[in-house]
Amino acid sequence: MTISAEEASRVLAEAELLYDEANVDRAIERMATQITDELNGSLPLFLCVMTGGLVLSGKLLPRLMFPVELDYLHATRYRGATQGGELSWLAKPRASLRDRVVLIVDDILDEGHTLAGIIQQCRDEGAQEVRTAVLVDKQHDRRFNNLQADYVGLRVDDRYVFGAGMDYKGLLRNVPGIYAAREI
Ligand SMILES: O=P(O)(O)OC[C@H]1O[C@H](OP(=O)(O)OP(=O)(O)O)[C@H](O)[C@@H]1O
Ligand code: HPA
Repeated sequence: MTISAEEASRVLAEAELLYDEANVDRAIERMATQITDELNGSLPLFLCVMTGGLVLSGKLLPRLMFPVELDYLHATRYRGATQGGELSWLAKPRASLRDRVVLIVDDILDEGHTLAGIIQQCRDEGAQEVRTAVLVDKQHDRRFNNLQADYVGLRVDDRYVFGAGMDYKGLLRNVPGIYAAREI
């Protein structure tokens, strides 16, 4: 479901700004430092989770000053809605994951079903080690298997958020800050 440009403009105008672009960038800088400390020398396979992981990936990659291989996957369970459903795979990585250190990069860890499904798939494909990085960790008690990401940029309360890669009903991924929608 994609909303109209008019509705998206209204949602943006009424939303609460949680983190501006400078805050987002500082958080990504911290993530890059941690990832560099832990993964430098392991030639990680950096897997951007489309579509939401695109902005974090684009900002994180140039901050990693060591050899990284880039690929992407697309697994989705929201499909533009604000409630998640079954995880469906639209694209799997082209690179072989066998014996690789894999870094999964996504925009948000919410209920955790998406990341859990991706981690499982990476293990099934023979990855030696699977690390996870998310820009946003949503705080609530509905997390699948208490899953946590290895690298987290920012924490948000249990509200529907958008911006910095995250969509509101298909739009607004492009706005540079992170906003909480006033209503859904
Ligand atoms: O922790 P969860 O509750 O599983 O939700 C998190 C996932 O939901 C969003 O993806 P979405 O399904 O919207 O796919 P998209 O990025 O292609 O829009 C987001 O990008 C995460 O991948
Ligand atoms: O709060 C959210 N915003 C955008 N996409 C999401 N996918 C899961 N939760 C969210």
